[in-house]
Amino acid sequence: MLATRQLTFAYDPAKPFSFPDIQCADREALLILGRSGTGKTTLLHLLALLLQPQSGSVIINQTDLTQLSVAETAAFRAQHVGIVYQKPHFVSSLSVIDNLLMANYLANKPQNKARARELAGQLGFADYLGKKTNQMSQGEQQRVSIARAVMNQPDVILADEPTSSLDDENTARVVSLLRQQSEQIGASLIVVTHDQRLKDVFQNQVLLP
Ligand SMILES: Nc1ncnc2c1ncn2[C@@H]1O[C@H](COP(=O)(O)OP(=O)(O)OP(=O)(O)O)[C@@H](O)[C@H]1O
Repeated sequence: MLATRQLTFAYDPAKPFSFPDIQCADREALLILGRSGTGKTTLLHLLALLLQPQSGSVIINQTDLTQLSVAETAAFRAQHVGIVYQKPHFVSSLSVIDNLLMANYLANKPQNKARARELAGQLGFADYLGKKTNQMSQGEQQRVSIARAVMNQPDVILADEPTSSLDDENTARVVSLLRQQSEQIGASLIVVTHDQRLKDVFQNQVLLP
C-alpha cells in the first residue's frame, strides 16, 4: 500500500509543486498522467524518496518514509520498492543475470539465481541471461528492467514512462508484464506517463495539472 499526504517540492522557490494526494492498495494499479513538465518524474522520485519533499509524507505499508534517516531510506527502498526507470540503467560490464542479482546485493539479501531464471522465463529473455545488456533491443532491456525491479518482491513498483519508446506491440506486452508481476507479488503498481495509449488500460488515474 502506498499513500501520500500533501506532498510539496521545489527545485526553484519561485516554482513550487504541490501534488494531489494519491493512494494505491496492494495489487492495484494507478496511472499518473500529465503533460511534459507537470512534475511526473519529480513525483515518482518523491515516492521513492530519491528526492526529499519540502513537506508532506509518503507512506508505504505502515512506514512514513519521510521520517527515516538517509541510510534507513536507502535500505527501505532497496528492500521494498522496485523502480523501472524511463531509460534502463544497467552495469554494462556485467551480464544480464548479474544485473538482476545486483538487486539482491543492494537489498542485502542472498543472491537468488532461481528467481532471476524464473523471471527471465516469464518475461521472455531466458536466452539472454549470460549476455550483456547492450546486446539487447530497447524492448528486451525494458523487460530486464521490470525483472530487476521485482527481484526482491517489492511492496511497491514505480515505473517512469516505461513505454514511451516502445511500439504498440511492446507497449501492450510491457503493461501486461507490469500488471502480472504486481498481482503475483501483491505489490502496488504506479506508472507515470504522458503515453495516451495507457489511458484505456488503467482504471485508476490521477491527472497532474
Ligand atoms: N534537477 C532539476 N533541477 C531543476 N529543475 C528541474 C529538475 N528536474 C526537473 N526540473 C523541472 O521541473 C519541472 C518538472 O519536471 P519533471 O521531469 O518532473 O516533469 P515531467 O512531467 O516528468 O516531464 P516529462 O513528461 O517531459 O518527462 C520541469 O519544468 C523541469 O524543468
